[in-house]
This record gives sequence, C-alpha cells and structure tokens, in this order.
Amino acid sequence: MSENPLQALFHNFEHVSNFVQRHLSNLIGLHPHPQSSGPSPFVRPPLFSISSSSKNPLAKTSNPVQLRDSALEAKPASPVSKEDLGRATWTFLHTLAAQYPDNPTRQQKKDVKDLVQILTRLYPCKECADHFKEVIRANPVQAGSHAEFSQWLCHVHNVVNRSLGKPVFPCERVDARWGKLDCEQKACEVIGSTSIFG
Ligand SMILES: Cc1cc2nc3c(=O)[nH]c(=O)nc-3n(C[C@H](O)[C@H](O)[C@H](O)COP(=O)(O)OP(=O)(O)OC[C@H]3O[C@@H](n4cnc5c(N)ncnc54)[C@H](O)[C@@H]3O)c2cc1C
Repeated sequence: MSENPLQALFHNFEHVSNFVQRHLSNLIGLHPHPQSSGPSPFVRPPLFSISSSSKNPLAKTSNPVQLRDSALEAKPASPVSKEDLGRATWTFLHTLAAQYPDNPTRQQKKDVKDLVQILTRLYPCKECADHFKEVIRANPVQAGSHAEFSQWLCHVHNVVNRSLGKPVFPCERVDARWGKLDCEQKACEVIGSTSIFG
C-alpha cells in the first residue's frame, strides 16, 4: 500500500510492454530459446526495453526506450534528387492518366484539375513548380476523358522535356508506355468511375 502510485503505473506499463513484445516475437518467428538460462527467454534482445528504478520511478535512465533494429539507427536520410522526384511524379501522373476513366465524373474532372494546380504550388522543387505553372497557364488541363487527359499529360511532359533538352516522347505510344496498375479484381480502378453524375 505504501508503493508510490507512479511506480505502480510504471510496472503496469512494463507488464503490458513485455506482453506485446512476447506476442510480436511470436508473430515474427522469434521463439523462446530452449537452452537459454539468462533472464530473457529470447535469443535476440527485445525490440525495445524500458528501464525503471524500483526506488525512484521518475529517475532518468540514460536511454529509457532503446530501438534495437539496425534499420532504425540514426543515419542521415539520403537526399532525393530532382531527377528521382521528377521520375516518381511523372510515374504517378501517367499511371493516374492510364486509369482515368473514359467517362469521368464531374468530381473526377475537378479533382484532376485541382491536383495539377496544387502541383504548381506545392511541388517540392521550386524552380520546377514555377516553370510548371507557366506550362499549365499556356496549356490548361484537359480531362474530359482518358484519351484527352493522357494526351494532354504527354504533351505537357514533352514541353518540360524540351525545356530540359530531353527527347520528345511520341504521344501516340503513351498507352503502350503507361499501362494500368496490375491489380486484382479492379481493386485499383479510380473510385467513382461508374457514377451517373459524370
Ligand atoms: C511537373 C514537373 C516539372 C518539372 N520541372 C522540372 C524543371 O523545371 N527542371 C528540372 O530540372 N526538372 C524538372 N522536372 C523533372 C524532369 O521532368 C525529369 O523528371 C527528370 O529530369 C528525370 O528525367 P528522366 O530523363 O529520367 O525522365 P522523365 O522525364 O522523368 O520521364 C520518366 C519516363 O517517362 C517517359 N516519358 C518521357 N516523356 C514522356 C511523355 N511526354 N509522355 C509520356 N511518357 C514520357 C519515359 O519513358 C521516361 O523514362 C519536373 C518534373 C515534373 C513532374
């Protein structure tokens, strides 16, 4: 009864933590080591550990929560290049165009136009965003159908290509270059394709 209430809370948390670790270890295939004689029944140390002082639960430990996964060790994130960002964004946009319906709804047409406008403001390469804004001003989004949107996108991509001295892509081959996502049972179709409000 004389136990500090915070200490009790701390012990409860530790029990829950141990419980979760046991079940996680079962899930990812870490089984108790039969010959293990130490305090931990596991071959590998737990994913994280909580140290507590039984005398003073508020005492600072040097590292109260330790992540042991080497993938989570503090490493500086490698920067994303302008080229990587560009390729990823074009992949996203052309894949979206490939799946854009022949008869889009009003909402889908609006969403696509909004998305492109948002890119001209938020694209995380300012020089590219500013240039793209000019490109869109001169070539307003056409999204009346799959064919219209994918051809429009191919055209504006070529405008960017030209400005960078890259080869122009033959837009009659855009459907061959950019296919729909390989998804089972139409799970990747753009939502709302069958709406009667198109
Ligand atoms: C909106 C936007 C604006 C950008 N603005 C700039 C900028 O101002 N300055 C800058 O340095 N970079 C910019 N970039 C990045 C640039 O466009 C390229 O993505 C980057 O240089 C990498 O080029 P890449 O040669 O790998 O091919 P990407 O141009 O990234 O193309 C990827 C793939 O798409 C296919 N492809 C190429 N052209 C077309 C087309 N017309 N239609 C369909 N498919 C095609 C090809 O198979 C190509 O390999 C921009 C990117 C985006 C998305």
